[in-house]
Amino acid sequence: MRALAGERTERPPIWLMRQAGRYLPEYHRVREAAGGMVGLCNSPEHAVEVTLQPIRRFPLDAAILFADLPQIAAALGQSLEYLVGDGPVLTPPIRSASDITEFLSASGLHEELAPIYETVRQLTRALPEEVALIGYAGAPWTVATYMVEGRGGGSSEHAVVKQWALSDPASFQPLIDLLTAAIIEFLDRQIQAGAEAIQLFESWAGILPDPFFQRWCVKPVAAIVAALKAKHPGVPIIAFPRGAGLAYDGFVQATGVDCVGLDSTVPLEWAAQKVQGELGRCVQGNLDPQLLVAGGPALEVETRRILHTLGSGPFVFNLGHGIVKTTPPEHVAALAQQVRSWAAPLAY
Ligand SMILES: Cc1c2[nH]c(c1CCC(=O)O)Cc1[nH]c(c(CCC(=O)O)c1C)Cc1[nH]c(c(CCC(=O)O)c1C)Cc1[nH]c(c(C)c1CCC(=O)O)C2
Repeated sequence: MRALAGERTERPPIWLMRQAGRYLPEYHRVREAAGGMVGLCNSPEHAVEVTLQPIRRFPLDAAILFADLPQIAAALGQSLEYLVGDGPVLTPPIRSASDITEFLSASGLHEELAPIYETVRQLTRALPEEVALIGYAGAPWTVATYMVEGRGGGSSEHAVVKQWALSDPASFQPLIDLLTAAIIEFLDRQIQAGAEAIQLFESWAGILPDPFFQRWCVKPVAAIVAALKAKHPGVPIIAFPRGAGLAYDGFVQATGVDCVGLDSTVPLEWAAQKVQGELGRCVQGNLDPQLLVAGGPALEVETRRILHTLGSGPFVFNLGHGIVKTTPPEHVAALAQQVRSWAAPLAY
């Protein structure tokens, strides 16, 4: 929490995107008991349990609410299921202005999302005091990609959503507006339930031409940040515009986020000089998840480079994208240990 507030901490805190999940054998057991992914996300008792699993195993400084990004689309009216090897599938896909009015409505939003708020409430009681609780949502553009394509896990080029968003922006705008309003309410409720910090996942930031990146990513995220800051000025917001490349710079400045998540391709020197130095803001990232699979010297050397460049802060150690399911848990333990035992040089 101090790092997110812009403080340089004696060592950087660490958590990992997708730290709960399939690389842990105990996760599979709970998912089965819950009757699959949808059941798991909608059962506070089971969702709390899998949120806590990585906290029990590793010395991590934060827990992230266990829920899934497309749940808000289900709460707006689509039906959500998970196909083996294909990730979340949303039906019917939203493909036109009339689909928006016919199939989507925010009237039952909070009723549908109530299990998630309950999970947050239970987590505030279950987590050790020194572990921060991060609530989250997908950013509007990223959620929209799943809603329009219908299926997200496959090797989509996002042709359908891009055709709509790029060639007929006027009819696409209401979908982004609906999502922006719903996400503000969703996150407001998570904060009321006890989330101490928020992360916005803009996982598909990297597929839009710049003017459309400004319109579909920067503007809605800025609106969400402004609305949440007006209500909860003390709750820090992290945003993760994966793949934004050179547009990272403008994104950080225009959205007013407290902390920016770096994907693994972002040069650390830029983050140190510009974001930590000039803007005095926190950065989070950006170890490549495949190095966590590799382990050994490759993992250790790259972790040291990240700590050396960003570790004086304000900094939160994380991956450049989510943990992959082939990750050996003992590599996560080694990483957490290395970050924990690192001490920032006294020179600053
Ligand atoms: C795009 C996105 C999704 N979900 C999420 C994102 C944003 C981050 C990113 O870009 O990876 C975010 C997410 N998904 C999940 C969490 C839980 C908390 C945590 O990080 O530990 C979080 C924060 C659980 C999950 N979400 C999903 C699983 C696997 C479900 C299973 O057990 O089969 C988990 C644990 C499924 C999911 N959910 C999603 C996809 C594309 C998939 C399929 C791909 C995959 O399986 O990794 C949508």
